[in-house]
Amino acid sequence: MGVQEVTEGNQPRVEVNILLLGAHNVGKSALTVRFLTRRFIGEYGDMESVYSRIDTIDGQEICFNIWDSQFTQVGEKSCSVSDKQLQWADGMILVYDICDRSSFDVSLQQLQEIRRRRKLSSVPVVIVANKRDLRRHRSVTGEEGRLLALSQRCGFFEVSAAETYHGVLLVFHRLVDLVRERRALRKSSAGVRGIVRSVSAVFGKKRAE
Ligand SMILES: Nc1nc2c(ncn2[C@@H]2O[C@H](COP(=O)(O)OP(=O)(O)OP(=O)(O)O)[C@@H](O)[C@H]2O)c(=O)[nH]1
Repeated sequence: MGVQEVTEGNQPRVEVNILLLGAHNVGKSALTVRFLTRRFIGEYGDMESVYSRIDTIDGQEICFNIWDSQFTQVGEKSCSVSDKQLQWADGMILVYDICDRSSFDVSLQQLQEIRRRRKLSSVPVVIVANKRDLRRHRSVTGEEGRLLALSQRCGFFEVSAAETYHGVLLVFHRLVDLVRERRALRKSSAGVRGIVRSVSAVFGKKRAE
């Protein structure tokens, strides 16, 4: 599913579907709730849901649809991301906990799985290293996170859902920027393909005459 434009009056609104992935307990719900309500409430239960929030960025209305997923491990290595989730998402936020090395390993596995099943280049991903406030217990360095993001062509942020709203806001806004860039690129390459088709239709005909 691509980014959709909804027109209300004269104002086109862009809809962006964002999927949050990552191991158990890394703070997917905490980041979602922080973004939606500006609050950190501490306990989040384990309900999987899709939430919406409308924001204006650079004069354009953006409707964020956010799917806070539940992590389920299938087998030893593979981390399940459903077909429905893969098709639904315009962009993904992949979260790990800087104090939990196994959650970092899970993010790498999930990235590989996404790349295998849906070309990574076609879906923007932002990696989020969460729980920065607990950095004295850190088991994953910032450098490791940055390198992973660089090698997989993803955005990267280290944040604390517990401490700040602003860092979390930047994550969601950056992902929307990436989704919009991708969309513009697709449009322009579709335009070029159209021109190439028209030109070859004209010249193809001439040659046939
Ligand atoms: N100190 C600290 N704790 C956090 C932070 N973010 C989340 N937590 C805590 O980590 C625990 C798990 O947070 P959740 O948001 O439920 O994690 P989740 O990834 O949604 O977990 P699942 O739904 O089980 O997959 C909760 O006790 C949160 O309060 C953070 O930035 N700092």
